[in-house]
Amino acid sequence: MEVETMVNNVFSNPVEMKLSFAYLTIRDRMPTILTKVIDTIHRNKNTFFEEYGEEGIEAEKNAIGLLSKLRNELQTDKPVVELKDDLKDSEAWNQYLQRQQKLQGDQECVSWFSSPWLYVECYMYRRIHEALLLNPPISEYDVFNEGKTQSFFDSQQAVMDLCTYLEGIRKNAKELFQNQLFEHFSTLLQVSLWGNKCDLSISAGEDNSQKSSPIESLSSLHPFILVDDTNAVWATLTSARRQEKLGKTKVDRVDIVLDNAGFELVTDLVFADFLVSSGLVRQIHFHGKSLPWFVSDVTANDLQWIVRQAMAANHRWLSKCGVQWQTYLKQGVWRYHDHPFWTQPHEFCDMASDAPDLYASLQEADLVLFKGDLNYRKLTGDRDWEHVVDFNTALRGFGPAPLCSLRTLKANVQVGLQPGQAEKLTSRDPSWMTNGKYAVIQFHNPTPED
Ligand SMILES: O=P(O)(O)OC[C@H]1O[C@](O)(CO)[C@@H](O)[C@@H]1O
Repeated sequence: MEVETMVNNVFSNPVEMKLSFAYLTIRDRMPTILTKVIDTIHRNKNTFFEEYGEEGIEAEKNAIGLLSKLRNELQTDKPVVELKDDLKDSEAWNQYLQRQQKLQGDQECVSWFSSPWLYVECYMYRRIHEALLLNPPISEYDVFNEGKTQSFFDSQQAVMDLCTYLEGIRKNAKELFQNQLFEHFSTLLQVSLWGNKCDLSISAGEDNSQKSSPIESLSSLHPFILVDDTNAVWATLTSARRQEKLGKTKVDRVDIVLDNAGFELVTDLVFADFLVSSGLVRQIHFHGKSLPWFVSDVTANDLQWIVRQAMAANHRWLSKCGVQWQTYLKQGVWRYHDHPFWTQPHEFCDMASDAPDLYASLQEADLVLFKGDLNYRKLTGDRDWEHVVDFNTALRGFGPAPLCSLRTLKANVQVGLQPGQAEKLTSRDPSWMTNGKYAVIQFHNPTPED
């Protein structure tokens, strides 16, 4: 199947389009998210007054004005407009808009319901940020902060269970036999995978915290993993060949492209802690977002906040984990980056040309883990691929290092399935691609021929 024949996630057939998840997201969920953002800013009016006086009130009013205008543009399918703030990535965004207009031709303007869902959804979050940036002194206010912190508090029992499990491994991690190490690796990889269910974009901001035990629920969730490349990921970390060839006793660096704050971030930190404390990996590089994104995506503040919360917890093992995580960050065993590329609409096959510095950095990793659904949509270009197309084809040349997507399905794109697998899923559960119940652990090891 030619890539050119792949349409983005906006269907040419208006009837088909009106049934698509993309259409319903733009029509219903995105305006709901925008309305909640406006309510959040309005509810904090007094806080802004206390902190900034009349200037805070003026900023609150103007930001709400800009966001209400944005919501109207979205709901009435107005043309997408250029960004006006002076953030350093504005030019990249405005160039992208010009590229999209060229793609769509002069007959049709770039608008909310006529352009690719991936683009307009990312654009909405960047416009929310613009509305704050244009209104100092509330420019740095994170409109999604309340939801992200609440998600952590609402998942407390699951967080404590997980840290207790980690502490149980840590004390004799280096004495574990290879098979025991693999069992713990597989368990924590799956916990990180299912942590991705806890995303506030799919729930439009409603509570989506982890209520059940993350370890005990794994066996009941396992049948819902549609692609399971755990063994390939394990081999990348432990293959004797690579160690002999490189004369190394452990992998130097694993990069984790983060997704949601709250419980999902804890699952990622616990997994990263296991990789380092077990001696499998020397260094972890985390990649987060440089601005509030898709309601619950991780920013630097979210990472620092969770580490501080863990350190201060009155739960012995959670507090011990928090201290250990702070130490890893201070020592540089864990590093955090937030390149602007992650909060732009680009597909990842464009990274080498659009963000060569980021691509070069990922090339230094021995493995890159991509968390979540939005990253999967960018890995595959959010195209309407046949489900049996292999993952490498959908990546279209993106391959800085061996990579693995850990994703629960929340959008109608999925590749790398077996013949007949999608048809069986559709007959059993018609909304399997978008209800968040299914997941993939999907690995690709790039070769020079890719
Ligand atoms: O947090 P995740 O797993 O990237 O999911 C974000 C997802 O939210 C949605 O936008 C739903 O609105 C998905 O389509 C999108 O990919």
